[in-house]
Amino acid sequence: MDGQSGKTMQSLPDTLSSLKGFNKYLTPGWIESVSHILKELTPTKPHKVMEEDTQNVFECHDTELDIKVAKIQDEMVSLGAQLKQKTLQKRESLNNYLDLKGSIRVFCRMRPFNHEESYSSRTMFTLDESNVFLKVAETKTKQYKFDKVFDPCSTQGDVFSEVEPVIKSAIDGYNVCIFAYGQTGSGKTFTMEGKPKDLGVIPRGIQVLFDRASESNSRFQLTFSMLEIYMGNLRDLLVPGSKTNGLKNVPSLSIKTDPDGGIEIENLVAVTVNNFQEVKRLYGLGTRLRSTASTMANSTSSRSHW
Ligand SMILES: Nc1ncnc2c1ncn2[C@@H]1O[C@H](COP(=O)(O)OP(=O)(O)OP(=O)(O)O)[C@@H](O)[C@H]1O
Repeated sequence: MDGQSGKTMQSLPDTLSSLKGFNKYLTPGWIESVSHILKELTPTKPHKVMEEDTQNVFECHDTELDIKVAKIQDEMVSLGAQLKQKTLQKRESLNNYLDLKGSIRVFCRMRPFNHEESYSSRTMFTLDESNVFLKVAETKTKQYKFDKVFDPCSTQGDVFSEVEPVIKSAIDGYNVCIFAYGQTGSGKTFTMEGKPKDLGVIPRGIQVLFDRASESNSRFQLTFSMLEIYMGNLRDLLVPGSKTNGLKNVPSLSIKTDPDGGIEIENLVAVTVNNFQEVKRLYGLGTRLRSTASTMANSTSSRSHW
């Protein structure tokens, strides 16, 4: 062991104590790495003198070092147990929260009027966070109730904060489906994809999944698939070579139900992804193959991607 490692070992307890203040370092991966380093550093052969440089020479006796290492190892075990406990508590409260909110929720987001629409009279308005009124005639309005209504001033962050717990629960083993529904130009792409500087549900959700997976005590393998349902057919948007072969040559997929009631899409490509950038690249690839990518049915549709 050289002088530098000797110094590192001596300052390790202080370094670890100061790191405890930064919660983000206390991930299972971090604890595992430090435990591994400690194991490596635990002296198996006696070593007597460690010197940093000619000016600063200090000794570190084996027993002293052993005690320090053992103390840190104990601390790591205790931190690991604390982290496990905290993760379980977090998971439990998230699931209770979702149970209270209900397993199927419908939100309504009203987008701001565009230039043409702003000249027409106001036909739709919100009363509170759950009700939308639609003016169907001069003296008649209809009321629609939702789990949550986002008015035209709502931000991408407002929308995501309602969806985020559901996305997080996927990491706890729940099946989650989030979809946007509405006529052309109503704001589905804006809400789901957003703009590069104003990200929507999909990019924010992907980031949260990776963050949550890295904080978890379990190991995860995340895969990415992308398909479209168009004219009654299911088409894989990640089939290699489908761009050069042309869309017509991409075979239609079939849905199978397994004996447990699970749904499986036969031969759907699933690519293992390790970070946000990898998903972004695949998403861009798949988006270019969407049938709707080439039909600009509505001139106000954004079709832009994060
Ligand atoms: N909440 C919002 N705030 C500001 N602009 C919005 C909002 N929602 C939608 N828009 C704008 O309205 C236009 C139409 O939205 P968008 O393209 O998302 O509709 P869409 O439902 O995805 O349409 P299509 O089904 O044709 O793809 C876009 O220019 C988009 O930027």
